[in-house]
Amino acid sequence: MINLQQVSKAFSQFQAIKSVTLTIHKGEIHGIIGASGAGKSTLLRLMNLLETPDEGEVEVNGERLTALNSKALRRTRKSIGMIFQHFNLVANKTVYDNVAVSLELANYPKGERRSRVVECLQFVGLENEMGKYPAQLSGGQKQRVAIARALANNPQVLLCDEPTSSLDPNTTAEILDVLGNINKRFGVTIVIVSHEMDVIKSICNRVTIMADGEIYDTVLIEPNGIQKIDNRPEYFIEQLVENGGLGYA
Ligand SMILES: Nc1ncnc2c1ncn2[C@@H]1O[C@H](COP(=O)(O)OP(=O)(O)OP(=O)(O)O)[C@@H](O)[C@H]1O
Repeated sequence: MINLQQVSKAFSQFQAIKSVTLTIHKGEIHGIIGASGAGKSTLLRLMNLLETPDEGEVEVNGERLTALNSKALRRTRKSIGMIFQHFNLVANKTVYDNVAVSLELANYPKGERRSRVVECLQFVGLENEMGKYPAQLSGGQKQRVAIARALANNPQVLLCDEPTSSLDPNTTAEILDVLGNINKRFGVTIVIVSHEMDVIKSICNRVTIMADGEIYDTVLIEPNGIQKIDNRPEYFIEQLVENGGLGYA
């Protein structure tokens, strides 16, 4: 579904991503974990070319994004939704309009927009909050609006950059539940960047461990198999192996 082939990205002299090759399979929930500064967000943003790679190829759903012109890239991006740690809602637009705007931008048929917005807000349980503004919502509700907005164009892939890092544990569980339902009901492939092992453990099928701009390893997660996490990836992998909760992917 997503193929990164020897992708590299530098910011000035700093090599943030170093020739990374990674495949995300269709229908999986794939975690990316690692210490702060390891390159997780940059890797995620390379998957929809929010960051342009200096070298290498990015392919999503059979289309080589790195070979597309900007018009074709805009079209293809409709099939890739994204949510963020700080929600990125438009403050002076209502819940309804925050979702509707993504349909407008994608030229979704005008006559079908209203029912699609309502459908997406119902899916995330916010159909009664459509007239509110982001400032009137809790963090969890804001993230639900962002999820509804990302869902509106029927994406095949949902990229999630620390989607629960601003939320308390209960709200985190609710949002992970929503993401799990999206994966199950609509078959959406999900990639989640997180530094929280509990998040990865509760929802992901496979996890890629990053360190210093490189992939340290990609492992399978099995239910209740992983108990500990440490910022040092070598320690992390030892814990994974010791707990026996993984198979090599
Ligand atoms: N736009 C940018 N300009 C300059 N440096 C950047 C930029 N984006 C990222 N970096 C640097 O690249 C490195 C990787 O950043 P990235 O945000 O991908 O890491 P991360 O693993 O997601 O970290 P965190 O968990 O702290 O968000 C960091 O050292 C960061 O400072």
